[in-house]
Amino acid sequence: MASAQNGLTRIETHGGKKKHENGVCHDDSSAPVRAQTIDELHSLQRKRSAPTTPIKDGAASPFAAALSEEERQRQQLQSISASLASLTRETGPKVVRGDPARKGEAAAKGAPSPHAQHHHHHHHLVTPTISVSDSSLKFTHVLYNLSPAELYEQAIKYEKGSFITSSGALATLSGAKTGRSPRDKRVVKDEAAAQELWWGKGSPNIEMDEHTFLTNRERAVDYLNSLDKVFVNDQFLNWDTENRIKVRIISARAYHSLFMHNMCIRPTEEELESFGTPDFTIYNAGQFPCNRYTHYMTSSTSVDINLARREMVILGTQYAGEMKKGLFGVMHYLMPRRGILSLHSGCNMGKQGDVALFFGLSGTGKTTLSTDHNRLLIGDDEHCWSDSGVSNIEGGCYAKCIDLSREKEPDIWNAIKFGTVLENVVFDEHTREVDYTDKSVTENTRAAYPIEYIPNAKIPCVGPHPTNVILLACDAFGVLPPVSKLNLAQTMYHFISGYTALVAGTEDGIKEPQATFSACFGAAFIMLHPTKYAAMLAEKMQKYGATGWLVNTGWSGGRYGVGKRIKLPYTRKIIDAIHSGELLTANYKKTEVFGLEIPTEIDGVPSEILDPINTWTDKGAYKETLLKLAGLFKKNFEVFANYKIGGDGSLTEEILAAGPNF
Ligand SMILES: Nc1ncnc2c1ncn2[C@@H]1O[C@H](COP(=O)(O)OP(=O)(O)OP(=O)(O)O)[C@@H](O)[C@H]1O
Ligand SMILES: O=C([O-])CC(=O)C(=O)O
Ligand SMILES: [Ca+2]
Ligand SMILES: [Mn+2]
Repeated sequence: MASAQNGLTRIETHGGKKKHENGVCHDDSSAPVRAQTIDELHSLQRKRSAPTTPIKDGAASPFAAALSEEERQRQQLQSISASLASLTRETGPKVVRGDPARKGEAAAKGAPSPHAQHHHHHHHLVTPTISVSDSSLKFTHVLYNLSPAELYEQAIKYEKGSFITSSGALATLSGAKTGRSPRDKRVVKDEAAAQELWWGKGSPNIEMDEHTFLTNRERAVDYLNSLDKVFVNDQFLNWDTENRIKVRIISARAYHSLFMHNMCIRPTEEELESFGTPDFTIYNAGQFPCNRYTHYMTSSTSVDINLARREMVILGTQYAGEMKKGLFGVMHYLMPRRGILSLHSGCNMGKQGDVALFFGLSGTGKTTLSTDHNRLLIGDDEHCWSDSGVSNIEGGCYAKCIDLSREKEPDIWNAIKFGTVLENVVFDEHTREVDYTDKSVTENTRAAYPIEYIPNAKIPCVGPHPTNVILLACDAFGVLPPVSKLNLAQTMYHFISGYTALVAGTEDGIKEPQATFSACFGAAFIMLHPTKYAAMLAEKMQKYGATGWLVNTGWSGGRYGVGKRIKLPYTRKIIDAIHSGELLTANYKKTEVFGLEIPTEIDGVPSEILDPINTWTDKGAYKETLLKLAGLFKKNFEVFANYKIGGDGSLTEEILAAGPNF
């Protein structure tokens, strides 16, 4: 290997095969990089994206209506500029595409600069007229439908509290609010809304007038336009393509953009090409508070919906769930007008095509129980039931993460990877391993991931008419049976009641489990009177022969503090028995007070837990607690007693009689 030269030993790195000429030393044997400068090298690294609009055979048919990529981008910017326009000023805003931090970068490549357009715009700055304000001098950069990788970089560079966890998820903080703010959700009460929507006691719709909405809208728009850049997502809701809604989300944080990227349906390039004007627009200025001097504002948070304008404004909360559930509210208005029932439910399908719906309030198990390794996941939280079957409204799932374990919820665990947003979790600062038991930031820690991260997701997320309708209640009193079979009237009674013991955290300000009634298992999201949805559900269940079930995923062996939450594996066995049809043919007995039909045996579940009285050591306390809960049900239902459900007065009577009797 070494040869003697001038008496010194020379080390050769090429095994002596290659001769060095002129004594020049080469660092490497491979071909040199094809760049003269570092900038050029960097410009080589990124290939220009294929245009979002595939150029359709332009040469072959010169008269085709296909737009050039440039023209399409111009129209897109014009549409976004229209979205962001002030309602009081004639000019502005000036929007340009791209990341302000990457100005001029593309020049080295010699390719046509994607910023050419923006240099052109800046040209106007040289000759401003005296009357323009400072705000009309600036440009707002639009980061349009960025990819998860791009959004990661934006979050990590610019948003404090954003980190990559050991599994690749993006951990972030939602700020001071770690749950929704239902007391700050307002809906514009114009003439039509006054007629159509549910107002008054029990309604989630707190009124505001059009003028106040516009004041808040202007505040949000001005805030967004004052920024260097905003994120814009154009996406869809509802996998039923005939009833699909186009939504645009304008936000200030990469966190919000990635969250909605995951939660809404992601358009294909072709679909984006013909996106046009959105059906609904969200202005998320969550970092900026509302003005307490503004009429109706009772805090610095306001989430405002204007159905006529098809707009939502968010001020004073960065909790991303507001966007998800705000749009759900809009669907609860739009869909019933088309005879389609919108549902706060999870949904999955067996290999035989049997569909189950899982209703329940926050934390009762919709996501956990619809994510089932033996079944196809249609969706975890928001669905539509139309004449052609069920469809998921969303393109992603939003799982609670507190105490998440790989063993108990493997599919959710594995979905927490690159692309997933992890809200408000605590992790090791070095290893970046998440500690799912840590509640330091909040109990309502969450993961938002695209539905295809669940291996057995059913894509497209649609299915036939449901066979089983499972009502989940997390009963902190520990007196409801783990499972009961319901007749139609009972199903309606419990659907309208919407009982659970709210699990801490999802709604801002609630710290401990407490009994809650929320009509249709989602009173916070419905827009019409609960009986409207109930009538539709009764009609559909009857028409398609679905069976109702009440499943208690809450306490057994005593109330909260004494007993324990029913073990998840037992609940899964119960759900399996519903899916398989085993429970349809089981032996039943009827409980006192609630009059519920409970099975005496289920494969894999200890029989003694099926009747809760067996699990309580203090039988007197059981009876007392049972009557207490029954009393709460009765009192809650009083407000519904005067309403007729559907066209049939007899169903109303039956439903009233289907409640507790004591
Ligand atoms: N027996 C049980 N059945 C179902 N879930 C259980 C049970 N025991 C504990 N849990 C836990 O309860 C939580 C249920 O939360 P899940 O995310 O499914 O709520 P959700 O109904 O989807 O609510 P949201 O509408 O807020 O998303 C999970 O953290 C799950 O691990
Ligand atoms: O909306 C949220 O924040 C979480 C959720 O799914 C619910 O509360 O039903
Ligand atoms: Ca959920
Ligand atoms: Mn939900």
